[in-house]
Amino acid sequence: MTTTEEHLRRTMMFVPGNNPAMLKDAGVYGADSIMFDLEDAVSLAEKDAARILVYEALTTQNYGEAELVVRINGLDTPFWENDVMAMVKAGIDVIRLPKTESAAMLQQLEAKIIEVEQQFEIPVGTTHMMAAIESAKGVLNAAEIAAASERMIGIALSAEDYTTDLKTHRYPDGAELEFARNMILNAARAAGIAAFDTVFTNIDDVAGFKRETEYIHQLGFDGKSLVNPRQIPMVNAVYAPTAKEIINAKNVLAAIEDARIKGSGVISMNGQMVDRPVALRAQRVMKLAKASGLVDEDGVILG
Ligand SMILES: CC(=O)SCCNC(=O)CCNC(=O)[C@H](O)C(C)(C)COP(=O)(O)OP(=O)(O)OC[C@H]1O[C@@H](n2cnc3c(N)ncnc32)[C@H](O)[C@@H]1OP(=O)(O)O
Ligand SMILES: O=C([O-])CC(=O)C(=O)O
Ligand SMILES: [Mg+2]
Repeated sequence: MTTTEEHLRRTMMFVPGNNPAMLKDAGVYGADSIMFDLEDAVSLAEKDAARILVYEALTTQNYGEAELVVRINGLDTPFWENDVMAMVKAGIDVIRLPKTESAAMLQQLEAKIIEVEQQFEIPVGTTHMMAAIESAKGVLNAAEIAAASERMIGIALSAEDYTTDLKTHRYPDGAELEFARNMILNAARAAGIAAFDTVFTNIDDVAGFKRETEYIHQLGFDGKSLVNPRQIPMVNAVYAPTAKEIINAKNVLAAIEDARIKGSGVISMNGQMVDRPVALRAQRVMKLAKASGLVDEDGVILG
């Protein structure tokens, strides 16, 4: 797919780069973004094999409309430059840098991406970047990380490494992540890019996953990193607007259209002024409603 501002990113599913069966079927589950992993899901002995497998998958499989992301190895490893070379050559949409602590790290990554784009005659700027923030230092630098480059599409909290760095672990109520979540969300929004919440690794704890997803949806995150396809429909259900929200959004958009036809600058709906934030929220509700199969292409409510 072509990465655009409008792309919904509710679900970004990790797919271990060393697992041919998972690589082959990763497109069938309907994730908004598929994230091929060359980093922590892959043992040191398998780094080269996984890179070759992911390259092969990217150049032969059809992943439909999904945005294609790869988590490369960290800048402190001997693998990352070969990862960038292969993934840019394969035409990946987004490179996710793990364990990002500064804008300088993204600038180092970008310099390598430019080199490879030029080498393979790919227009410079085609490959997007995102950053995973996994340490206290990264959280404190979230604003500069989010604004590091025009190529940035988002930043993500990576709570497994982050809680280790904080000398704690993950608790059901998530209190240990409150500061990082708010920092990351605000940094992303200030830079005009997406914010992703972290993985939830206890796949069978459905109630815990739902509670965490509802919480990060309330905060304003675009979506979550996922480890298992069973988590995709659960996130989509939380992000699906209610019937009441859809009707309200349609009324807002109709009022705007009505005012446009009448040439009126100020828009009111049932005595309430409709301003720009209200209109933007209505547009996002309709986009989520379409993606959730609740309205058709023209915004007509289905079922
Ligand atoms: C802290 C971090 O860095 S997290 C990021 C790194 N970790 C990862 O990438 C792990 C990704 N997840 C996985 O490998 C797996 O989901 C596991 C090992 C956790 C659980 O695997 P399973 O027990 O097989 O899960 P489950 O029974 O739900 O699998 C159902 C189907 O989905 C497939 N599947 C499971 N997870 C994934 C995935 N992440 N991507 C693609 N397919 C997957 C399975 O192969 C299985 O397919 P099949 O029905 O054709 O056999
Ligand atoms: O990005 C994620 O959510 C997974 C990860 O690496 C972490 O939590 O350390
Ligand atoms: Mg990590």
